[in-house]
Amino acid sequence: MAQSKEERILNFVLQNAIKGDPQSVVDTIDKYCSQKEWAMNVGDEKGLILDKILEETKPSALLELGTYCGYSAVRIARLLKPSACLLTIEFNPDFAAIAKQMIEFAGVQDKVKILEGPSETIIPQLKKKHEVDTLDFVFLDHWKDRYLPDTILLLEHGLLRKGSVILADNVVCPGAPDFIKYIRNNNSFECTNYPSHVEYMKAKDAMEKAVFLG
Ligand SMILES: O=C(NC/C=C/[C@H]1OC[C@H](O)[C@@H]1O)c1cc([N+](=O)[O-])cc(O)c1O
Ligand SMILES: [Mg+2]
Repeated sequence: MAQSKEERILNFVLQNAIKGDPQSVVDTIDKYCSQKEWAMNVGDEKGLILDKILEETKPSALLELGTYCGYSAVRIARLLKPSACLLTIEFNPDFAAIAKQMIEFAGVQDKVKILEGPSETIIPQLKKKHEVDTLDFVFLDHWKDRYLPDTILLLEHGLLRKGSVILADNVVCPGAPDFIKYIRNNNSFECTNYPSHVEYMKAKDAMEKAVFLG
């Protein structure tokens, strides 16, 4: 069977990055995807915005929607305190298998748990099945038409508390217009836009931070 692009990315990391060094895994994926094959990782430019917001928020309970190859899971986990935990939801079993190996190679498996399946099924199970109380930080990077329905699910299931931070990738390209319209017009959220570029490209993109006010 021919290798998938995601398998090629993982193999490049296994052969070129330093095992147990999450920064080298992040840098190696960025190198491959900027020089060899584009892939939809949040990337180095938007990654620095993600890093800064994480360092300001210092979250303990985190949720990521859209694991893909595990780039942002490794990037996030490398900054977390030992007791912190990132739950990351991935719908595609092939991507989840790649991400699991990526996370283990980086040595951050003790801080990251991959939940395989559709976000609309898993989010309602987070409290009872995955021992979540409320989430300090949510990173939205999955299908763009799921940002709004999944944000509403998080609210409906009492998973956000005063001060919870939602950070959404790609609010310009590919865009998530219904999510942006909703969140910017909802007085329970304080929104900030972070202009940037599509990963590894010159095209414009942005991230949106929405702090829940309770
Ligand atoms: O569609 C995008 N993301 C969809 C992600 C989907 C992931 O979540 C579920 C699916 O199995 C995949 O792992 C996307 C697209 C571009 N793009 O420039 O086209 C740039 C990005 O950063 C993106 O996240
Ligand atoms: Mg993205």
